[in-house]
Amino acid sequence: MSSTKNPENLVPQSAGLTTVAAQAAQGSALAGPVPAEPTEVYDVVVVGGGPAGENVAQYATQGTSLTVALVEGELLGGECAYYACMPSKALLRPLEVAAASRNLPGLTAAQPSANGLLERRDQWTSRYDDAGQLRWAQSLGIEVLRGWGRLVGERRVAVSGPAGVRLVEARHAVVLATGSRPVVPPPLRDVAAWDSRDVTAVKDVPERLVIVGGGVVACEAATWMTALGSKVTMVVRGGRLLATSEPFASQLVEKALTDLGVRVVTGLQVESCTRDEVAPAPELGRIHGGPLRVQGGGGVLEADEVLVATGRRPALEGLGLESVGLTAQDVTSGNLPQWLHAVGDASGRNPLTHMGKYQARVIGERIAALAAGRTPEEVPEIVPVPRVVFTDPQVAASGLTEAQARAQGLDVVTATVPYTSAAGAALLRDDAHGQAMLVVDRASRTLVGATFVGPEAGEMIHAATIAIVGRVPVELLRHAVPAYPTASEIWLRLVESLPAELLHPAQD
Ligand SMILES: Cc1cc2nc3c(=O)[nH]c(=O)nc-3n(C[C@H](O)[C@H](O)[C@H](O)COP(=O)(O)OP(=O)(O)OC[C@H]3O[C@@H](n4cnc5c(N)ncnc54)[C@H](O)[C@@H]3O)c2cc1C
Ligand SMILES: NC(=O)c1ccc[n+]([C@@H]2O[C@H](COP(=O)([O-])OP(=O)(O)OC[C@H]3O[C@@H](n4cnc5c(N)ncnc54)[C@H](O)[C@@H]3O)[C@@H](O)[C@H]2O)c1
Repeated sequence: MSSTKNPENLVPQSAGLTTVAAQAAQGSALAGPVPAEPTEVYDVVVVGGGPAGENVAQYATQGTSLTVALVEGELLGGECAYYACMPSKALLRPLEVAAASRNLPGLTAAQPSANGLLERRDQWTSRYDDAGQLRWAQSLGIEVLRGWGRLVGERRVAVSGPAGVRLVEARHAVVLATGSRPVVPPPLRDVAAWDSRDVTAVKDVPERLVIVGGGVVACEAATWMTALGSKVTMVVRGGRLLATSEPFASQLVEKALTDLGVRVVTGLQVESCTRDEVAPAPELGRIHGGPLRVQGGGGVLEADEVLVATGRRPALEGLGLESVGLTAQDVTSGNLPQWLHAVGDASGRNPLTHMGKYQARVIGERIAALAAGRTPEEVPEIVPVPRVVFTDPQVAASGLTEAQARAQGLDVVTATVPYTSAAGAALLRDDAHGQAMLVVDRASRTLVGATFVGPEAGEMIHAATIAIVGRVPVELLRHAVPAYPTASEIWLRLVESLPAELLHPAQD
């Protein structure tokens, strides 16, 4: 039996729900006795309606007669749409355009306004209303169940909502797409520090903001919080920002942030943090109490708010894994029974929206194929991970860094050129600068990684991803002619900088 449209399903249960802590608390508070027998049966049940959950629901059922339930405890669209990618990029893009306008003679320089930026953020997060996502799901025949899901047995999911607990059964597959939650190091746990939700939903702009962490969230947030008026200090425990990027990318981003007025302190581990008054606000983006003192390395930093940006971990707590004899480790290592899958951040792999959506497409199509008795399609052995840090300059990379390639035992050669080595890149803005690098495997003469740092670098990286997936030999890349005068001519400069024996193997 498949469920009919239930009006209760259509009511968002998350109105007013804000923080990650509140999210977890709501999930457990709604737990209650589980019915003995399923009240609804679907072919596929997806727990978590972020981008990965939405995509797996779509791809498992489109073009089939399979039914799917998408269980969401908060807002359909997930972290990405309301608290992560969308608000952060809505804030960052005008800043990049304004900076470009200051460096394009002939234009009157654009001046960002704090209110205008926050209004744009609110528009791009649909003012935290998921009605549009719900319409999308309904248009595809996806049944949205509002509530918190947890496994209670093989192919069985209990969904806890205000009206009680329903037991839903999946004929073919259950997919965990519950996303991830921020990790808060012990010294910062008792001060109601901001996390990425607060900083993307910022309403109160703290005069002095300390950001702990030197990764992607930290670098992007430092950019928009400085523009909004905060005096930002970044506390980075390692030796450089964006530690998993090519070292030149770290240097260029540190210089850019410093030029904006951000203080970047590297090699400093936070040892303790105290706050005069801890007063978590009822809504996101408000300052959570009195001034703070962040201590470490014998020094003290005073702040009006502290943002913890020290990574995320898969949201697998309270999901009832033990009811089917599994642990979180089984999920992240892919050690799952055939009826159970994990996609997106919950899987513990590549916590990026586009990679979660890719995984969801692959697993969704696999579920549909198996349900129809077909053999699922093969996926390529090498699928590089593209990633873009939306600082100014942007950092865009795909595949392996040089260090990662060498650590895998590859004999690689690199080509590096200035970003402005192509007229089209230099034309983008008069302060254009940066660097581009290819990492090429000598044995196969194919690209294994690329990094571009410069204006609009994010638009340059897909060519690298295609070359890596397609295993295009570099001698063939010479014949991929970029248009003049576009920034893509950097590709020409890079390929020409490779050793002659790679470009002309026939002459060896
Ligand atoms: C500040 C910030 C900026 C980012 N910017 C980018 C970017 O520019 N580009 C990019 O590619 N990535 C970005 N990311 C990463 C991106 O947000 C995640 O990779 C992406 O959201 C993961 O999608 P997901 O569907 O796996 O999980 P999520 O988007 O986290 O969605 C999971 C959903 O599951 C729901 N849920 C959880 N548990 C349950 C349960 N038990 N029952 C029912 N529902 C449940 C949650 O309420 C949530 O809606 C950013 C992250 C942050 C923090
Ligand atoms: N533009 C984008 O695509 C984008 C933007 C933001 C976030 N994201 C995704 O979100 C994920 C989470 O971002 P993030 O910046 O929180 O994580 P991250 O892994 O990028 O960076 C974490 C930082 O915190 C530091 N750190 C970790 N533990 C610490 C501790 N105990 N004390 C002090 N410092 C500590 C690390 O050294 C690192 O500098 C990223 O992996 C990324 O995939 C992507």
